[in-house]
Amino acid sequence: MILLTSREAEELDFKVMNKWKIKEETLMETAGSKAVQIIERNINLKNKSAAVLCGSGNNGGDGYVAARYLKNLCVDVVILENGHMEKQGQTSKHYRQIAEEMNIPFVYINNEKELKEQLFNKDILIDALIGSGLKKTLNNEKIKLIEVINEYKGTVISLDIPSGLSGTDGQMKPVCVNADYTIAMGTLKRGHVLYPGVEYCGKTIVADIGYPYIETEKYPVKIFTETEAEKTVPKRNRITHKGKNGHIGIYAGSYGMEGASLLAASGALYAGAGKISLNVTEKVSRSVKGKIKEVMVTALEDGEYFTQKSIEAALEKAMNYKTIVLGCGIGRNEETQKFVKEILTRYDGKIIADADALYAIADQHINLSECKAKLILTPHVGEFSKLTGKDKKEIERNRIDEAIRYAKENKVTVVLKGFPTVTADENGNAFVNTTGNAGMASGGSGDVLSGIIAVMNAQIENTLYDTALAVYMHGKSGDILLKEKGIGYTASELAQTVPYVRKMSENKK
Ligand SMILES: NC(=O)C1=CN([C@@H]2O[C@H](COP(=O)(O)OP(=O)(O)OC[C@H]3O[C@@H](n4cnc5c(N)ncnc54)[C@H](O)[C@@H]3O)[C@@H](O)[C@H]2O)[C@@H](O)CC1
Ligand SMILES: [K+]
Repeated sequence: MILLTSREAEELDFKVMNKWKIKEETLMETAGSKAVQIIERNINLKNKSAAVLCGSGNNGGDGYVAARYLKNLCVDVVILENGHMEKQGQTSKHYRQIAEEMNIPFVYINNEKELKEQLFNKDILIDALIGSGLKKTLNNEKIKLIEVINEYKGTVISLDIPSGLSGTDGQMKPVCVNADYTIAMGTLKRGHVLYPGVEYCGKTIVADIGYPYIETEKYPVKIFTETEAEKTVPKRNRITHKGKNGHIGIYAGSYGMEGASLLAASGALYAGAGKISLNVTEKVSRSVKGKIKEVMVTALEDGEYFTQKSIEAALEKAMNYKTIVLGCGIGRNEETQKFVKEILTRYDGKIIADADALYAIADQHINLSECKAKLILTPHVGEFSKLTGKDKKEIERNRIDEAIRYAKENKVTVVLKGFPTVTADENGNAFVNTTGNAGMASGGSGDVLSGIIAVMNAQIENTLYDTALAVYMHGKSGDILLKEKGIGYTASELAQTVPYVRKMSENKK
């Protein structure tokens, strides 16, 4: 499902009206009527009273249409208006007139006190004040109205997007309606899924208003939905064998951080790897050997961490693997970083570079475009800041575009972890993930993800989809655990839950 900025949403409306000749009237009629269908499915409207707050833009136009359908359902409706109504477009005016002719009462709201009076005793407020046409920051009058809405105890349903919320960056300008439901018209906007916007939308439901699919699918940023997961999940046929399901090579762990290597291996194991080889140093191997029976452990060199001494052995072993995980818990010694550099520049398969490997890339100034390997980098915001030299806040403000920019510039796939995780590829396409929860912010969770990414990339053949699927599965495992156990579930449990998620997606195929 596509995810748009407000500007893209405006551009899409323009294309749909001018290229596809679907009239604005049709779009607005569909938007308002679909909104009421959705409301009816979610709320009992019997004997209810509702106020529809309309602004002067097309969001208000959707509101007039919704008011008509609510009235048809015998809801006691009043239309409240605020804004420069004289600037209203023809289509909104047209639907306003119909509502007037139906004898729906209209009240112009001059200030917050009047709004408060009108909302008293109303069960429902439909917020059609401002949609994706929000410009800059709200004026004082609108701020005060929104504050009244946020004190109101009834059910608030925002049309398209909560008024005051930016569809582009998910920021409040500087306040926004705190909705119980948001009915997104035609498509999701970034503001619906980015933080803090997502916290103000309540339950977000997309109303299909008839945008032609071939026009919408061209947009490069999408949400990785359950449907995508079902389509992407690798299907295994009966006559398969372990050699077909991907031999995963993991180069991870150092003395004191042995667990990271085991967690990456568990991620790969439970995601369904054919074979897993864990490459470590002698000292690490003593504590990891035998911990996971299915994993083959090799000590590449003596000592506590990787150095250039084992580079030839490491590269020789790498010839056997379908994908490689590099970096979890390997430490940041200069010699280890040189080991990472050699692998990245000489190996020509697919590498999932995580954690300390990302530090090596930054500290050793590794030029990614000179790497032979096809790279998937999995930074969290701190590691991404190290890679890009950008401030963490700046990255967070624009995590989707930052991930895309880096992926394109360096010709790599990036998984920018956090809320929400963004998987971007070198062609400028990206998937935003909406599974996962705060319980996953614990040590080892990233190591598990690296293992899952390695397996999906070994079993399917489209790096962006494979990687986004792995991110989806990892988050979904967390969601299952949050529901069943609550915060405090472990990274090992995250890995162990992956087969259930895989099964859920497979069964629906
Ligand atoms: N063809 C279309 O254009 C369609 C539009 N649709 C609806 O129309 C909306 C977009 O319509 P518009 O582009 O007319 O814009 P909006 O109606 O979202 O917003 C414009 C209104 O908000 C006011 N406003 C904007 N920023 C403000 C600020 N900082 N302080 C105070 N007032 C501010 C403007 O003065 C204007 O009255 C969508 O969100 C959706 O609900 C849907 O009906 C689908 C079709
Ligand atoms: K709105």
